[in-house]
Amino acid sequence: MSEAIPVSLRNAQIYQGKSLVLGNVNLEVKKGEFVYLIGKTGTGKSSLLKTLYGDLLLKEGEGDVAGFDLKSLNWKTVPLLRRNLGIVFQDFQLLTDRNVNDNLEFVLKATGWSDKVLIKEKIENVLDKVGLRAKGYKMTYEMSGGEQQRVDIARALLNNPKLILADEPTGNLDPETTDKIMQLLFTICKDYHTAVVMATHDYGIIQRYPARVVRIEQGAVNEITSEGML
Ligand SMILES: Nc1ncnc2c1ncn2[C@@H]1O[C@H](COP(=O)(O)OP(=O)(O)OP(=O)(O)O)[C@@H](O)[C@H]1O
Repeated sequence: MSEAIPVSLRNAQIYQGKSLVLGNVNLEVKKGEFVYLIGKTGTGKSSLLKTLYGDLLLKEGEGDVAGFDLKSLNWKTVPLLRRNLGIVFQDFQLLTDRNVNDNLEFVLKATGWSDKVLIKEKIENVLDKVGLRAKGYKMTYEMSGGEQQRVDIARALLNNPKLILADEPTGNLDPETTDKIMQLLFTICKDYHTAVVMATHDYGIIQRYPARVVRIEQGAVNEITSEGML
């Protein structure tokens, strides 16, 4: 499988425990593509994203993500897969007892970085990309929701991912901050050819920032146009 294709699912069956959540998922996401994942609550958007980052293991069907075969993932290879992805959550999931630099350093060290100079350079580089260069010494709890989401995105960029998976990344943000985060995600997608798969309930976002839309309904994944959303 070519690493040029960040996501390829073929007849994938996605289970939560013993319950089949999605049957026969076929989905391909190309390099630098932005894809929205929509669907009513409980239809399986998060389950699909969890499958892509190895939190739910794929038992039936075939799948490749960032060059990793989902069928053969195990506890040893899941961390390797995650090093090739950026994952962004609604609730940021930052460490609140340390500042921004330390949050980012923690991830770099956990993913094998040891050279202090390179670590410092990398942190400056990702903070620059998200417009937070001067905020490295702030404690994360002192930051606004929008700033915390930028730190979350900076963290997702640390290992130069070819794919960002974002689960409701603007779910906790006001409309103005939401727009800034969307502009940032689209800039990253365009400038670094990073594919983005983003689950959202917010159709207004899709209208303001049009891209490919995939809808989950009745246990299946369907390609639709943004006009067919409502
Ligand atoms: N940890 C779990 N154990 C068992 N079932 C689960 C678990 N997480 C989710 N489910 C079930 O899987 C189905 C899909 O849930 P999922 O969270 O993927 O949907 P979603 O579309 O992301 O929902 P939402 O939009 O509310 O976040 C639901 O029926 C849910 O109850």
